[in-house]
Amino acid sequence: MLNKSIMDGDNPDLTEERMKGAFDTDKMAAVIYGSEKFAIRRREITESISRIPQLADSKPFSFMTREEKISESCRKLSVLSEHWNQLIDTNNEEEALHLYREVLGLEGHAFSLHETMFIPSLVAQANDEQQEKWLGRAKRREIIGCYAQTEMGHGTNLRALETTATYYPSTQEFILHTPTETALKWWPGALGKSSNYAVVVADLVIRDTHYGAHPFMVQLRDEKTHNPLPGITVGDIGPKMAFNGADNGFLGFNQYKLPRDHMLMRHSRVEENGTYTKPPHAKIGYSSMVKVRSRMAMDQGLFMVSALVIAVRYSAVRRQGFLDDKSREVKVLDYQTQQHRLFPSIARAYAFIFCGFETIQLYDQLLIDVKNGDTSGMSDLHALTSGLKSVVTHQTGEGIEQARMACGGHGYSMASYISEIYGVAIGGCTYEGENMVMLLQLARYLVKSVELVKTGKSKELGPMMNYLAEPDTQIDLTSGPEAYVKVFQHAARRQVWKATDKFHQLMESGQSRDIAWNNSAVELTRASRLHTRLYIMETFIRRVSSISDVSIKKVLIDLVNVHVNYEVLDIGTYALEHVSSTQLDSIRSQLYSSLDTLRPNAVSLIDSFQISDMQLRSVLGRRDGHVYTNLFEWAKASPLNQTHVLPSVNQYLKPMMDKAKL
Ligand SMILES: CCCCC/C=C\C/C=C\C/C=C\C/C=C\CCCC(=O)SCCNC(=O)CCNC(=O)[C@H](O)C(C)(C)COP(=O)(O)OP(=O)(O)OC[C@H]1O[C@@H](n2cnc3c(N)ncnc32)[C@H](O)[C@@H]1OP(=O)(O)O
Ligand SMILES: Cc1cc2nc3c(=O)[nH]c(=O)nc-3n(C[C@H](O)[C@H](O)[C@H](O)COP(=O)(O)OP(=O)(O)OC[C@H]3O[C@@H](n4cnc5c(N)ncnc54)[C@H](O)[C@@H]3O)c2cc1C
Repeated sequence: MLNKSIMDGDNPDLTEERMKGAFDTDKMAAVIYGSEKFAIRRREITESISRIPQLADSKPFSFMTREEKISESCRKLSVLSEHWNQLIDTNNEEEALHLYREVLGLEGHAFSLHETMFIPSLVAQANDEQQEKWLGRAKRREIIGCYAQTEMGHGTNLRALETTATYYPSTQEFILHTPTETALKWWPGALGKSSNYAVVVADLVIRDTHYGAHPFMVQLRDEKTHNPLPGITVGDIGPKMAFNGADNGFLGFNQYKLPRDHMLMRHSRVEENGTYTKPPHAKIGYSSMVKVRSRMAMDQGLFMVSALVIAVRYSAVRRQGFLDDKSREVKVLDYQTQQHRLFPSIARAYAFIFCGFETIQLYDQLLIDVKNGDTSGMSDLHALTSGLKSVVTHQTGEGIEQARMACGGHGYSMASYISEIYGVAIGGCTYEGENMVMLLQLARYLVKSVELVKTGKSKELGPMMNYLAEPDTQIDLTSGPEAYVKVFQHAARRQVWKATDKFHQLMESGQSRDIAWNNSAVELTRASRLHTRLYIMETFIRRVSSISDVSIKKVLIDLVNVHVNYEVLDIGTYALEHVSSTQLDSIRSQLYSSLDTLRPNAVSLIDSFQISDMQLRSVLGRRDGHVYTNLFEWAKASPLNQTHVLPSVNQYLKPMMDKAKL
């Protein structure tokens, strides 16, 4: 069987789609997840979880209050703790994240930041002695940690953080203090109620000199009672747009004493006498952010996939209207508009995940290099991940919203669960660096690159930047996807140079650097987006070219064709400088025919992600495709339907109607 999701008793419309798939979904899963070994491990973990009934949701998540969600995820975490070692290799981060996604979903939980930022901060920032002391405890989950950096008044501008950590050589202690209301830590995930420790980022002060943001390991709560320690004010910041299973929190310090060895000292040090040693690279303390940003293409790709699994499956069973055959309504997936709405997002999701694997590996390599004293790769990865997190989160938001609309009315119901996926995913436009701000970080790097070219130093260009020095050439669009890469290179190069020239001209006209930068900022962010989209396209094509399995490669080339045609049309206004409007018309025709070519494989392409029903939490997107029965069952389970007459009817509506009758 090529599509491994086929099961007896499934909706025949979905089974028909799965029979049509021209490739083996297990083999595709191995490509998606980087190796056959990990794809198999994912399935094994999912299977083992399904054999532990206590790990199932005790009732549909959408009917739970916030308090119930938090309690439910804690209950499951305690069950998990009994099974951890038999379910996963605890040293394997990808296995751990898969387990979390399966059992706890995406609404957040007590360990949301423990694995993703707290432990990585200790790994990257704590010295060997400190790791000896805390890392084992954190990994064994004896303690729960989070990453407390953002303050009520400042998130983006880290240099303006107000929380101070002042060192006193006389006592060999730091005093952590929150001088104002705006200095309260605000937003850190799992801080409010769950964590008893935090990596706190504070402005290091020694003898009135401010050394800027540094990480500190801080105990927040008593390990026996879980009560906040004296000098600590901590709590939950309240409900959010989504992600409400997590207790994002606030935190204040009132002259809180911290021993000297609680500053994380792998890179910068404070000696007993107060002598400060600066780190080998000024931004090395930002590594936990780079770590998360390097994961975001993968994680956002998976958010988008979840919405697409729901929308594509639903579109294959939803019948509405007629095409040629007037005796039976068609699957809405047969409409060109529906395909145009969904298939380019499928292509992007594959592309994001392939990029994600690349950036995760780059971060792991950087960690090794930095440990060996080589910080030279930091700027490159910072620039790359800054652009990538911005483009990917924005396009994921767009893709999920299209998936919702593609499900018509039922997409708007929590039964689809798409609104929750959307709400969680778009948090990524803000967290780990607001998107515009991060695009401007990449722009700094692009401007510097142009300056290198202008001054004859092209040899010093970083990876991916050589195209900035190349001349425009004639583009032959019939030469395959590489030609589309050329279109993107031309468009990105032109925009990067244009924005840089504007910036330089404004400075030459007398504007200060900062004002000139601000007056060029929109053009600069456009340059960053084009550059990043070029990287995504190149990575996608490179990955697909490296595949040897013929049937897998064939369908992925179809997907690449959807991608390159769609992307070039999407940047039409920039491409027009290099491609004629007649050529754009022919790209349009190619896009429509590539949608048609992809159509028979659409369901298999999204099934290949092997996202379980448990993880998906969508009534509309379940593997069995029995949408209408499942929907009715779900609605009947609504708490409002547990009684025929609600108390509010007896209390208000009935007396009102009775009164009107008199
Ligand atoms: C991760 C999820 C995995 C789990 C998946 C499963 C399910 C997912 C479900 C839900 C998700 C669950 C959990 C995760 C949820 C949320 C986590 C969110 C956590 C946070 O949300 S946590 C706070 C993040 N908060 C920020 O993100 C603040 C942004 N703000 C900054 O980041 C800085 O403020 C900046 C950079 C804007 C300015 O900083 P600054 O003022 O100090 O910089 P400055 O202007 O002085 O210098 C500039 C020179 O530094 C270089 N430079 C800068 N940064 C560098 C770096 N990192 N490496 C190398 N070079 C760097 C530049 O390239 C330039 O270089 P040059 O000068 O050469 O151009
Ligand atoms: C779901 C979620 C989880 C989070 N988890 C954590 C966590 O675990 N730990 C933690 O420490 N923090 C966390 N945060 C906080 C998050 O990192 C910050 O909110 C984020 O970095 C953005 O900063 P800000 O809120 O200060 O936005 P602001 O910087 O105030 O952004 C407001 C507007 O100002 C613009 N702007 C700001 N500066 C510039 C500039 N220099 N140039 C141009 N425009 C600019 C932005 O583009 C934006 O349009 C979380 C946030 C969310 C939403």
